[in-house]
Order: sequence, then structure tokens, then C-alpha cells
Amino acid sequence: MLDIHIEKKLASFQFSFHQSIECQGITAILGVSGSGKSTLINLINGLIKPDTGTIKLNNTTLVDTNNHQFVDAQYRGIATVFQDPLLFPHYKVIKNLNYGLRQPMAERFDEIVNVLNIGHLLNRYPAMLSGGEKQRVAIGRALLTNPQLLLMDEPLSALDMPRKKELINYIHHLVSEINIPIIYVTHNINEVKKLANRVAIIEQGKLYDYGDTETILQSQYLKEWL
Ligand SMILES: Nc1ncnc2c1ncn2[C@@H]1O[C@H](COP(=O)(O)OP(=O)(O)OP(=O)(O)O)[C@@H](O)[C@H]1O
Repeated sequence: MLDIHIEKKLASFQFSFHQSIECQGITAILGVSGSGKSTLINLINGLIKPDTGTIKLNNTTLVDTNNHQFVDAQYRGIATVFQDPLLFPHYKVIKNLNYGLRQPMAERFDEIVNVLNIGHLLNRYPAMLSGGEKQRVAIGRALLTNPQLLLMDEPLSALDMPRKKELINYIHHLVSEINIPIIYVTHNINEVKKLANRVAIIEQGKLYDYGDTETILQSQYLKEWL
């Protein structure tokens, strides 16, 4: 379970999120541009600090402002994949995958490389990869840190339609074969329909609704989007 109870003053509104999210399958964070989706992701992964509140992952406290507790991003057991795959251009894929790993993950390496189908790319430089391939390498690198939770912040935005479809299939494989819980930020209802088990809707920095995908898709709020 990821238990989030946080408040943070942003430029245009108070960000306020109070919800326990199941760490299983894919949870979509859905909202219009500027609603606070990336803020939530960056509060969870430790890139930004809340003004007040607590965040607990599987009963481990990551943030507790009352007790001045703040676990740094690299110690949270949480990996993030961003919209633009951040790869080192001067390193081959294999070095990008292994960069900064505290211990070699030989047995998981093969599994992750196979699920993402990036074995044939290991000796290429990022400039020799398509956008979808780069994003698969970025996901591989995130998984090789052996996270308890994977955050994806609009990972398909920079891809064309065929590549989006392809990557959606790979994300499905991750959940079924690697069994990693994913929190997936998007403003695209089709991605929610195809991927998510449950959905949190954010509006103006507040949790508007949370529930299983089928129920949320029937809500009046989303009917007005369609
Ligand atoms: N560190 C910060 N301090 C103050 N305000 C911020 C900070 N980060 C973001 N904001 C503001 O908070 C609001 C929410 O931004 P955020 O990036 O979380 O939205 P978003 O839903 O991810 O948007 P998009 O879909 O366009 O990426 C925006 O108005 C933004 O300008």
C-alpha cells in the first residue's frame, strides 16, 4: 500500500492529496494539464518535499514532516520513467542500463531485457534508437534498480501512434511477468482504458475521485471529457 497524506502550496493552488493506493497492477493518475499530476509523482519519488504530511510505502515511512523524516529519492525503492527517456548519449545501451547500479543484477538483467525486447539494442548508442526503443531502455534501467514501485509520468507522450500501441503491450508484460506495481500519469483516457486497474482523478491539486477503472470511466466527470 502507498499511503499518501500531503499538503503543498503551489504557485496557483494548494496541492492536497489524501489517499491510500494499492501497490498492485496499474494505477492511473488522470487529470488535465496543470492539475498537479507531476507534482504528485515528484512528491512520491522524493524530488520535492511536501509542506506537511506523511508518505508510507508498504508501511515504511518515507516522509513524516512532524518527525522531520525525509528519505532521499535514491533510498526510496521507487523508480521513475519520465516523458523523455533520459539516457547518456555517450554510453551504449548496456552501460546506460547498468549505470549507477549498486550491485549487479545478473539474473534479473536477462529477464528484464527479454520482457522489454531490448537484447538486440545493447551495443547501440542512444542516437541509434527510435523513440520507443529509447523509452524501453529507460524503463529497463528503472527496473534494474529493483524498485518496489515504478512511477511513469506520461511515458507515451513523445511517441507516435504505432509506437504508443507497442509500448502499451510492453507495459502490460511488465505487470504480468515482472509483477511490478505501476503508478501511471496521463491525461489520455484511452491509455487509462487500455492499462489501468484503478484511477485517481486530480483536479486543481485535489483528489477528485478514486476507484476501479470501470466505475471511474462511468462517472459523470469523465463523460464530460468524451
Ligand atoms: N515546485 C513548484 N512550486 C510551485 N508551483 C509549482 C511547482 N511545481 C509545479 N507548480 C505549479 O503547480 C501546478 C501543477 O503542475 P504539475 O506539473 O504538477 O501539473 P501536471 O498535471 O503534471 O501538468 P502537465 O500535464 O501539463 O504536465 C502548475 O500550475 C505548476 O505551475
